[in-house]
Amino acid sequence: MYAVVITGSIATGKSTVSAYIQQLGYPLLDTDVLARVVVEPGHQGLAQLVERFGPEILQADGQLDRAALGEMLFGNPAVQAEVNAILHPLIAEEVQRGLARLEAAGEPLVFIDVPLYYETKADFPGDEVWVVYTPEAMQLERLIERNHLTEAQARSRMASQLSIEVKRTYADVVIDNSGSLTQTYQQVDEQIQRIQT
Ligand SMILES: CC(C)(COP(=O)(O)OP(=O)(O)OC[C@H]1O[C@@H](n2cnc3c(N)ncnc32)[C@H](O)[C@@H]1O)[C@@H](O)C(=O)NCCC(=O)NCCS
Ligand SMILES: Nc1ncnc2c1ncn2[C@@H]1O[C@H](COP(=O)(O)OP(=O)(O)OP(=O)(O)O)[C@@H](O)[C@H]1O
Repeated sequence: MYAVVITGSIATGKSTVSAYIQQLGYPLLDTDVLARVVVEPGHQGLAQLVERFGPEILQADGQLDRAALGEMLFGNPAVQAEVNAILHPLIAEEVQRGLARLEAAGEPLVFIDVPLYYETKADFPGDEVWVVYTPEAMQLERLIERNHLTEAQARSRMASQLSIEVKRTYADVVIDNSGSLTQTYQQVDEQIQRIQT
């Protein structure tokens, strides 16, 4: 089984590329989704976060208050490191479990969407890495628009990850998502064709 890691920085277009890949029928493990699984009520990820940060990170219904944790995490490297130390091993375990299931099912080509791949590399396997890229000015603009953030909030989220300009230099493949969606999808088609031949 060949595993392609899809990464990028916040709002550069990983989910857009991942959605297209799923539409093509390929299996995809999304660590943003798995990160939600490990903080469901009853899961040890949530219990450990509450133990460390207190019940103020919970909503009245007992679910994680994502906005509250996001406010604490983005822009505070110490909190970010603590949250990562609690959640990343649990997320990595879920990825391993997912990969084992896909391998057993005989899938030849699978994808893993890992936003923080280069920040947490040791935890996540992959045969090649695609970086979904847009210039930073466009990343900022799309992030502000999608999440309804102020420019300062958006910049603080961008600063909590490695710069996309750095990540692009590490990539095996750069998917340039600064043009139309059609142009992005075409690059994905070309790369899948390359892998399959
Ligand atoms: C802080 C949380 C609650 C904010 O939730 P929210 O719903 O607002 O955002 P969402 O989960 O959709 O993430 C949006 C994007 O933020 C960025 N991001 C998320 N977590 C982190 C982090 N620890 N460090 C840097 N950037 C991050 C990623 O680019 C991600 O795609 C949530 O992101 C979280 O639990 N993060 C810790 C787990 C993690 O590292 N997830 C990333 C996948 S490994
Ligand atoms: N080629 C494009 N043209 C115009 N808008 C786009 C394009 N690609 C993505 N977008 C928009 O930019 C925003 C960010 O894209 P997306 O959500 O795919 O990024 P992401 O990398 O998955 O972000 P995150 O790290 O936060 O999960 C979204 O609102 C999306 O609709």
